Amino acid sequence: MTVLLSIQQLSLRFAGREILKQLDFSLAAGEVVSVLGSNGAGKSTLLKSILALHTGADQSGSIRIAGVDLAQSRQQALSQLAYVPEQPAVYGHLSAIENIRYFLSLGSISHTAAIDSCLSMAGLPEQAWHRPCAEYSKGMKQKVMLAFALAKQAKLLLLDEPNSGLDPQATEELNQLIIQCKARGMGVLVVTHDVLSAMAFSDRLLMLANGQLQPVAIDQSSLTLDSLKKLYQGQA
Ligand SMILES: Nc1ncnc2c1ncn2[C@@H]1O[C@H](COP(=O)(O)OP(=O)(O)OP(=O)(O)O)[C@@H](O)[C@H]1O
Repeated sequence: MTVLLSIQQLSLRFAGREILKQLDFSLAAGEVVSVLGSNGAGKSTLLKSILALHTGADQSGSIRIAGVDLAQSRQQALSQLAYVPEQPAVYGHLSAIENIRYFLSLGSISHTAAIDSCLSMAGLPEQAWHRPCAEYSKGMKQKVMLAFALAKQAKLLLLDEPNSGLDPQATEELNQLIIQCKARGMGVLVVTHDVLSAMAFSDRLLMLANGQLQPVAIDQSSLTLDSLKKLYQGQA
């Protein structure tokens, strides 16, 4: 089993307030893990730790991405992953192809996949490839970022709230794409409030509460808003 993300004893405080508490976690190649949790539980904070974005925060513990220590070899570690934020960040005046070419040019990425085949796999209609991304819907911009992840040949994919703002058709397409990424051997870590989608594509569901990750089991047949509320409150 190839471990693509290994987090050990990660603790993080903002202004003395502990958000993550000696958190341990690992994710293998070909595995999809979804992290659920109440608003403010620390899910985005966890993603930002993996992205080495907490400059002023008081953080301890270790994070290894595809075996590379993030604190010791930041650029090399980050080159192994791709991140798709809740609001996909693409340049509006550039086309899908131009965006991906530009993003690839920023990193010293030696092995890249053909951009057009990645856009096809991401499911972006070919007639949109050369249009400025300012004309794209949120789902289309997400596909550009996912195609970039494929072109970059990222081993680890981080998705923050990927289904928010997507209609059921776009949600289904995204869920299928996550399953395809898994089939290609990528490790995928998803932060989400969309429990139904998480159940559809995840190998494991975890709840972030009190600064730690705990496995949760959800019975789809008895899924109600009330049962979910109890699960989030730790009463299930
Ligand atoms: N840069 C920061 N400085 C201080 N406090 C912060 C900072 N970023 C986040 N926090 C606090 O850390 C806690 C966790 O925030 P975070 O955004 O990680 O939660 P979340 O689980 O992603 O929430 P949501 O589901 O609402 O997106 C919150 O109390 C938030 O106010």
